[in-house]
Amino acid sequence: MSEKADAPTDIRVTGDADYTITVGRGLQGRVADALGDRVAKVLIVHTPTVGRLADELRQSLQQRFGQVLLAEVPDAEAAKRVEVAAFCWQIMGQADFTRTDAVVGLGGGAVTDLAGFVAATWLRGVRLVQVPTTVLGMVDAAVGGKTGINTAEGKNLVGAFYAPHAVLCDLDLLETLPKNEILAGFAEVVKAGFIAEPEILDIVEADPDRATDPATPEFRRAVELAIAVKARVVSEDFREGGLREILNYGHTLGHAIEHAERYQWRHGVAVAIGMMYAAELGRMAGSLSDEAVERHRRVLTLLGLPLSYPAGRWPGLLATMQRDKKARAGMLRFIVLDDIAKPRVLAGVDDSVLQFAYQEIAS
Ligand SMILES: NC(=O)c1ccc[n+]([C@@H]2O[C@H](COP(=O)([O-])OP(=O)(O)OC[C@H]3O[C@@H](n4cnc5c(N)ncnc54)[C@H](O)[C@@H]3O)[C@@H](O)[C@H]2O)c1
Ligand SMILES: O=C(O)C(=O)C[C@@H](O)[C@H](O)[C@H](O)COP(=O)(O)O
Ligand SMILES: [Zn+2]
Repeated sequence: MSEKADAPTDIRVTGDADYTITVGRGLQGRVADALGDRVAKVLIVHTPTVGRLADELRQSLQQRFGQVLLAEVPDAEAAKRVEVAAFCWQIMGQADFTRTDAVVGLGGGAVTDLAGFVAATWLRGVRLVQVPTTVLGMVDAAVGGKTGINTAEGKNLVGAFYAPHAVLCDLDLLETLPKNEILAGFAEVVKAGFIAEPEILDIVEADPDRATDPATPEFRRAVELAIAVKARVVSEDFREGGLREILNYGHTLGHAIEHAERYQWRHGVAVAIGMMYAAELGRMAGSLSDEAVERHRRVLTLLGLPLSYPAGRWPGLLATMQRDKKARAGMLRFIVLDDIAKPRVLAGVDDSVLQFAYQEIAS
């Protein structure tokens, strides 16, 4: 069998949310079935980068549904703004969208976050099918039911937990994705490796080029393992009462860096630095070994991801981190590791220790 001819894999999310994430190739013909019979109108939310794909999808869905509309939104983080959500709501309002209509999110994580938020809020919730077109969307953003937009004060500050009806991860859609985007997405893939699934780290360490080439079985294995980690966690704790916080590994500092960079950096790139910081913090304030910290450095370096951030930025980052969603009563909480695949919450650390750990990654 050729490397491209594998059958689709279904990964189930259960519990408060109940849906299937399908990973495979040539899945575009499945979007109509994923939407289901009761749907009359469909809004496809997409960016210009996947405009041709959106047109093709519209044409195929038009054979089955009464009306299929496109909402072309700005690229990347510029999509995650309330004005853009309002633009989508306007299209739905003018087309008389009802509760039996549906939204398709077609694009990277920024689009699926926005599309999810629009679906969650329109009439307090209409059906949502996510069709991620980036690695990051496939392994993380589109698959777990966290939706949201940014505000001037910070990342993802407005949003909703809202389960998709289905998620289709069509690996063929990655053919046009630039290598730097694949690598940024791999930050979230290896995050799943660090917090729960060391086999992912083995795959990257064995051959980073094959691991990050969407045509290889190694890539598919790493992606499916990462999705399975997310599905397991989300099945147990959809609304982030506790366990789900582990998916935030590297994000406390990562989100602050994205804010400091005015959302011009890719999420995965910022999270890579955030994970290196979390590893140093785990060593200083917890029990993470030098070897495990070194493994972070090695894996992230193999992926060409950055490990450091300028020394002088610490005061601003610390102020932004106070708005992190994991903070309680003004006290910062981080996800750290006691060992690879042994995550836990670290709370109440002295600012001096936080700063000391930052010095280890400061450039
Ligand atoms: N909801 C969640 O649980 C969750 C999880 C992780 C990340 N996120 C969010 O996801 C976002 C990051 O997602 P991302 O890394 O996919 O970034 P992105 O959505 O900005 O996409 C990255 C770039 O790739 C382009 N692109 C997308 N698909 C393409 C394709 N097939 N071919 C060519 N170009 C393509 C996009 O237009 C964009 O320029 C952030 O906003 C982050 O906060 C959310
Ligand atoms: O699914 C989750 O839960 C995550 O934390 C996954 C993260 O990769 C993702 O970036 C998420 O959007 C961050 O959530 P936030 O609640 O910290 O905004
Ligand atoms: Zn993330």
